[in-house]
Amino acid sequence: MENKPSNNDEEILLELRRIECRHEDNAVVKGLSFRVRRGNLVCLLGPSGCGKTTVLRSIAGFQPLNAGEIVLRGEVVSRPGLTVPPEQRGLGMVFQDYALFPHLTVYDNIGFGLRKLDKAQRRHRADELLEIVDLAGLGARYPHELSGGQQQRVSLARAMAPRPELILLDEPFSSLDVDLRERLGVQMHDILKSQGITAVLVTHDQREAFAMADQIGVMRNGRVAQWDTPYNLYHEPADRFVADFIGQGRFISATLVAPDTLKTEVGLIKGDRAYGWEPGTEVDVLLRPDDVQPDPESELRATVGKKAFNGPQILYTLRLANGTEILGLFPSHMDYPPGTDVGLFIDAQHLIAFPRPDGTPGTP
Ligand SMILES: Nc1ncnc2c1ncn2[C@@H]1O[C@H](COP(=O)(O)OP(=O)(O)OP(=O)(O)O)[C@@H](O)[C@H]1O
Repeated sequence: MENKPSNNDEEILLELRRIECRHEDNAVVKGLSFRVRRGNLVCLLGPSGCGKTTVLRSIAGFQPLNAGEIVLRGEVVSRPGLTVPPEQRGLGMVFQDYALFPHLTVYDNIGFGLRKLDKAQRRHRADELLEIVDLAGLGARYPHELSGGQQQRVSLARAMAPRPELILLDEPFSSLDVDLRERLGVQMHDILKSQGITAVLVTHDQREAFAMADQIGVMRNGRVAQWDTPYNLYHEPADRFVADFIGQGRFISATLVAPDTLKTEVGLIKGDRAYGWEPGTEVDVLLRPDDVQPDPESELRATVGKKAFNGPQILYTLRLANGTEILGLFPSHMDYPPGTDVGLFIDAQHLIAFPRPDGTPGTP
């Protein structure tokens, strides 16, 4: 039967098959598909309004489908005309605003979904979870007596309490400051992995996504633009949108002079792969900040524009002689004021290039 998993698919816990969601007449999720293996942490990442939350709500059972289906543990839980209610899906959820009950202690917040257990069992499970999320001893506190990061770990403990196989996280760290976000992302990743829990995370923050996810679906306008590992999204973006959205960098113009060599505004660059375009094809090449290294002796010169200090490194905006701006990541002892003339060495092997829309047409 179509909806039953084949033997090969037993590892698939969740599958979205060409789902479509509308808000009034507006299709905000359009033919979106992906599969999540048991134990994997996946993330939907994309700019505000691209439909991430709508997808998560459809998995949770809060958002009906206009087309397609959602299969959970081999059973169809959503299709047009059928939406199995959230409480029957056996999922845990963690939201952006913690959503802890302010008038309940940490113990009672965690125990909230464990009403089938008696008081002693609830306390035992809550202690176990507080240990896992590294908050042992704080069970008697109220949410306002905890930091934001601690509250979010209580939310995770509460979501994990009934032992769900799948946890959904909606922008779980967005109200925390940037450093804490990344740290908590790594902690949550480790906790979920150690417990063998599968999770779907939604965020617009790529650092959060990179810290937590095994696979990331980059969303644009209700569709997945690329579904891949964080490494591949960064190094092998499928299109210009993904290349722009993931990581930092600037496009510079270039001409393909050999299958693996580009003549660029910063000299000849030889990459580690061959392109299938015709020689002479005009392309745009993405230069990441770590491709641009300082070299005082170099003939390639630039003028320091803006700078952003981030501890061990400084991110410089560098203006080339022809006015093109690129980014360079220098060790932080190379501290130059704006206006300084610096020499550059381009150390790029992974060349990400896209034919220029108005350039010679080519087939990648
Ligand atoms: N209840 C609703 N009624 C009408 N339109 C809605 C509703 N909820 C969301 N939308 C619209 O659907 C689109 C997708 O919204 P969604 O919340 O899924 O995006 P998102 O990617 O999660 O954005 P954000 O990162 O800002 O939360 C947006 O254009 C939004 O305005």
